[in-house]
Amino acid sequence: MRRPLLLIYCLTALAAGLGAAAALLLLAVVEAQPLQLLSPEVLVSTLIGLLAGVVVYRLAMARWSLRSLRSTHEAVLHSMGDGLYVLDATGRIRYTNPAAERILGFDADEMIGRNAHQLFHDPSGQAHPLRCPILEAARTGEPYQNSEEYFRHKSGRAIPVDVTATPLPGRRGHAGVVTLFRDISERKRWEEELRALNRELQSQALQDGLTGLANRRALETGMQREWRRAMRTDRPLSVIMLDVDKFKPYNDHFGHPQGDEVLKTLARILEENARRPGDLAARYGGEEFTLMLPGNEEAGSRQVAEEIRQAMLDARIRQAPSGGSPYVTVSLGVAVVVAPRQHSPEQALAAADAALYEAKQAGRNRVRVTVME
Ligand SMILES: Nc1nc2c(ncn2[C@@H]2O[C@H](COP(=O)(O)OP(=O)(O)OP(=O)(O)O)[C@@H](O)[C@H]2O)c(=O)[nH]1
Repeated sequence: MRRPLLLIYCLTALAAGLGAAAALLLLAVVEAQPLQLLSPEVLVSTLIGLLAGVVVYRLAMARWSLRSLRSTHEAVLHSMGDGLYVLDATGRIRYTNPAAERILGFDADEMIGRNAHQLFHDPSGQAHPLRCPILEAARTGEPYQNSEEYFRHKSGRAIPVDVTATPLPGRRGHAGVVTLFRDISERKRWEEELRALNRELQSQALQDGLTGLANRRALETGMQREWRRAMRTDRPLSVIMLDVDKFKPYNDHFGHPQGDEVLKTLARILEENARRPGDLAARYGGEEFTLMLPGNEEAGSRQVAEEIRQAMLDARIRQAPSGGSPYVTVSLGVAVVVAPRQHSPEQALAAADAALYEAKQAGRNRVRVTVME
């Protein structure tokens, strides 16, 4: 106890004791009876007065401490950014702080006495107080924590919250539960934005921006994967490499944006021809594309390459006057890897590129196939 309080404490007790003695003396005077100052009656009554003073003082102090403790608690609860509510053992709300009102959209009056689970904590929409994990905490005495749960705002909107429920000890078992919750909408929004950004970055890292096909990096990763599978299963694998014929004259004549449209058309044709799971169409770079066909042997690969060549011709994209043909065409080189164990993906790409060069040399708009035993 601090010094001034000790002084007040002593003075009050002394005053009460002296008061009691004075009262006794006064009584003696009024009744005209002889009374000695140090008689046992005066001493006993002074002592009783002193004790009474001590009791009264201590009660007053306890009351004062209680009141100041309560106002401190109130100030803390009111200044909290997190929502807080107290449930009794039946799940009825006994107290809510202002943050709980703000987050949930209900006034305290609308919440006090109501069943919290039915009012705002029932994400399934099927009120069932027994299933409420928060109320379970009151029943079992085990604290409950969930970093992502949903409460319902008065308007019906779901609010993601981080919840902690702490059981309140009672005389018999648990008297209820104190629930602290934080609105994590902002965090969720931020997480979602981050996920979208990651998806975007991932697709940018593996996708060609112009055509939407896999880019060279994705092709290399895909080839490594399919190569391992082909070796495991001892199955063939083909790589087609293709290139737009006389694309420079086309660009020069019609302009680069129009040239981009040609590349997009070719990309769609390749996608249409990547029919089986594992087939992978990619833009290798510039006006060069690849199509990987796991499991394909020579006849099948040649047929796919021919279909692509024909589809490009059928698109009937007018070529530039100096392009040497009425419509835009493509040349294709095919490498059929019969024994993937004997070769690497890089060797297959180089062989397909060499076959493409041959197709160009032979007059363009044609397919050349090389088989890697
Ligand atoms: N529009 C457009 N053109 C591109 C793109 N990437 C590469 N090119 C063009 O493709 C042309 C390729 O020209 P060359 O390598 O000389 O080949 P080519 O004229 O097609 O002749 P051959 O391949 O021998 O038939 C160049 O003019 C490049 O500018 C692109 O993304 N968009």
